[in-house]
Order: sequence, then structure tokens, then C-alpha cells
Amino acid sequence: MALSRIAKPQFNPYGDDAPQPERELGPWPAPVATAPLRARLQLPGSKSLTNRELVLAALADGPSLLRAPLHSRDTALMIEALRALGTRIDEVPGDGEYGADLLVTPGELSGGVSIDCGLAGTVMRFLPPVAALALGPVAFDGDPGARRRPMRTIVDALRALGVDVNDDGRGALPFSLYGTGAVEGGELAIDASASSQFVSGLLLVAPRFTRGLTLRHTGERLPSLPHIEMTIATLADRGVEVANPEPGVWVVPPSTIAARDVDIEPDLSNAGPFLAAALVAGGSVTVTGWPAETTQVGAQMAVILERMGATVTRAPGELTVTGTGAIHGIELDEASELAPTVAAIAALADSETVLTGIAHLRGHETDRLAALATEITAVGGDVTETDDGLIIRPRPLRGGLWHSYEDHRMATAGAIIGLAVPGIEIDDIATTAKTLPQFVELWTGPRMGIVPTPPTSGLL
Ligand SMILES: O=C(O)C1=C[C@@H](OP(=O)(O)O)[C@@H](O)[C@H](O)C1
Ligand SMILES: C=C(OP(=O)(O)O)C(=O)O
Repeated sequence: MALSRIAKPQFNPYGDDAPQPERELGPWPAPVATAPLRARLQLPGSKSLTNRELVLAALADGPSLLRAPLHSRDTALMIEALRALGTRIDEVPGDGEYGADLLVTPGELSGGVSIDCGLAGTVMRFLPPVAALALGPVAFDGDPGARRRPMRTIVDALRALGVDVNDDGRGALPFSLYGTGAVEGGELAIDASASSQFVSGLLLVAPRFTRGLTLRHTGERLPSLPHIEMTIATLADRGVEVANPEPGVWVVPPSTIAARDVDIEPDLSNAGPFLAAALVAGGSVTVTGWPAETTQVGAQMAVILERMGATVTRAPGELTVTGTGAIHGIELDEASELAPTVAAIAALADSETVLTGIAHLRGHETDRLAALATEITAVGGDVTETDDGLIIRPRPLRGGLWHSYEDHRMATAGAIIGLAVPGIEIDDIATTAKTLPQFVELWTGPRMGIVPTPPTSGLL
């Protein structure tokens, strides 16, 4: 069993003077909701927006200020890698509740460095095309779990663009490439059915290719389309107009990427478990800083939760989810990174849930279909894993050890179930630091009003 690394919260949820259990050394007892919620909170910045804006700022024609960015493991890895490649990134005081703003000053991109991708899809898929613009060798590797995430499309794409890539033939991390300081670009066909990040990674850098890029997706399915739309929107905000003449084809002209100060929206996918809590515990959860318009897929959570039984209301800059006492199953195609949250709610529902179109989740932080089926079944649930999704049927659940598989969204899925099922313990809650280091602090803090359960096992 993996032991938590940093689960000790920054404040003492048991009361100021109460002894803090050494729970960072054991499983985290997911708190059970004992009363309806009346929560109001803002989430830290979006991972997807922060890492896109970091890349674009590093390639821009002058300094950019990122206001209220996410500070988490995935963004720290991106910052470290861009600094290694020659970008100056300074933390400067800002108004954000969750850490400093980032001032990004582009520099000449140079190689001779090794990049640690951790388990971050955005780092491993967005940075190889950036490194191809650097002068010199750049080596890429990551966590053991990163070596099984799909990378062949990026390796093949870079080779097709004339970049010298050395790998062991598996089409996976680790590999290295030799940047010559320029990429000509032109026409390129790729199969992006394993991840939209292959498309996003190429589009983000393509304005800097000498001839731009005409990119064609040749595979059967294109997952996570909202994330590609987010990429196109962030480019447009910096003056790069990406044409999309037909589905699966994008044309990026060679162009300057404009420097720009940008407000990073709160992470709406990370808001998902908090909003789900209203459905499971009853009462209401209000997430503030909710954008009026967004390309974040997490915004779909409002519609999904409504279909699953919640009442959803909006006011300017906020969204409130209120539980009605009922949790219904749902049929949902392409739930993208929201799937683990939806699956956790579904395990507590009164009717069947059918999730389809998410085969590519097998290449996420872990094989999420297998992980969700295994863990929900282990606590008494009834789950069938299909080729491209999950079928989850109602059945009473019981407590037990919930494994996270180094996957932040598996950990938070366990926490959602734990609200309704006594005795759920998460083996590695610290894995939430990938995109939300404050998870425990927020989940059991005064703004959520969920009372933490003292640990009963796993302590040294
Ligand atoms: O571009 C992005 O920021 C992301 C794209 C999606 O990846 P896939 O297309 O691999 O699902 C999503 O699941 C991931 O969490 C973030
Ligand atoms: C799939 C995810 O992450 P990554 O960016 O590492 O692909 C995710 O956050 O759900």
C-alpha cells in the first residue's frame, strides 16, 4: 500500500489545541457527512489553463503576468521545465487566495537539459514540441506511472516534422530529442485518439514553426474536445487565429504569440467533488469565482449534477448545487476528466449509470476504468467495465481501503463515496497534490463544514 507523503493539513481540523494525528504516514479516513452542508468556497486556478498559459507565455514576444495561477505538482513541473529550457519565471505578489502570481519572461530556448514530467500529461505532451525549438538535446522522463502513458503520437509527430528523437521503440517515456532551434512545420497527420493533448501540444507551439502547421487527426475518435477548444481560445487571446475548416483539421499560421497578462479561472474540474458533496451530503455548496463563460470541461458538471438529481442555481460569479435527497443514475458519453467524480456519485445512486466514450481514460494517471471498477467493487458496489466505459448499478456499499493509484481523481472519488459510507479510508490522499494540494484542507475545513473523522487505523 502506498503511504501518503504530505497529507498533514496546514491547519488542525481537530481544533487548535488537539493533538494532530500522524496521518501522513497512513491512510486518510474519509469523513462522513453528518449534517447538510452550507458551504461556500473558491477553488485554486485551473491546471489546464495555467499550464497552457505558461507555455504560451514562454513562447510569447514579451513578458506575461499570470494572475491567480494554480500552484500544484503539475504546474511546478511545468515551471521547472520551462526554466530549464531558458524561460525566466518569477513569483510576484498577487491578489489570489492560493499563492503568488507568475511573471513569465521568455528567453532563448536552449537544450542540454533533462525534463521531469512527473505524471503530468500536460508536461509530457506540451513540452516536447517546445523542446524541438530549443538548441541542443533535451531528455524527457517522469514517474514510473508516466512511462505507461501514451506518447507514441508525439514521438512520431516530431519525427515526421524532421526532429531527431531517440527512444527505446516503445513510443513512451523516457526519450530524448535533439532540437536544432527551428521546426519548419507544414502538413502533419496524427492519430490523437489516445489523448487530445497530442493536438493541443502541437497547436500551442505551431505558430513558432517556420511554415506554421496544418494538423489532421486521422484516428477514429477524438477525445476531450473541450480541451482542444481551450487551446484554440488561449491562442486566439494571444493573437493567433487557428482555423478549423473541418472536424479534425486545424490550420495554424506562422505568427507571433502576443505577450499578455491573464487571469486564470478557478479549476472547475477540481470543483466537481465539492459540488458533488451537496448531492451526497445534502444541503448546498456554492463555488465562487465561477466564470460566466469558459472553455473548461468542468463547467459541464452543473448539467451533469442536475441530471443526477441536484438543483443548480447561478448568480453572477458563482454556482450553487443543492442536494434534493435523490441521486439518480445517468447515461453519459465522453465525461473526460470528470468521469471519476461522476462514477463516485453513480455508486451511491438509485438507478443504473452508463458511461461511454472514455476508453482513453485507460491512459490517464492510471487505467481509470479498471481502477474505478476495482475500487467500487471492493467496497461492495456493482460495476461492469466495458471496452469504452463503465456500467454502475445500485448496491449498498461498505467501508474499506480505497486505493488511489497515484491518481488525484481516484483519491477524490473515494472521498465522495466516504461522505455517505462510513469506514472508507483513502490510501494516498496526498496524491491530490497533483492538481489540488489544498484538498484535505478545503474538504475538512470550515468553509465546507465536513467534520473530519479521526483516524482509526494505519497509524505508526
Ligand atoms: O489538455 C488538457 O489540459 C487536458 C486534456 C485531457 O486529456 P486527454 O485528452 O488525454 O483526456 C484531460 O483529461 C486532462 O486532464 C487535461
Ligand atoms: C487526465 C488528467 O491529467 P493529465 O493532465 O495528467 O492528463 C486529469 O487531471 O484528470
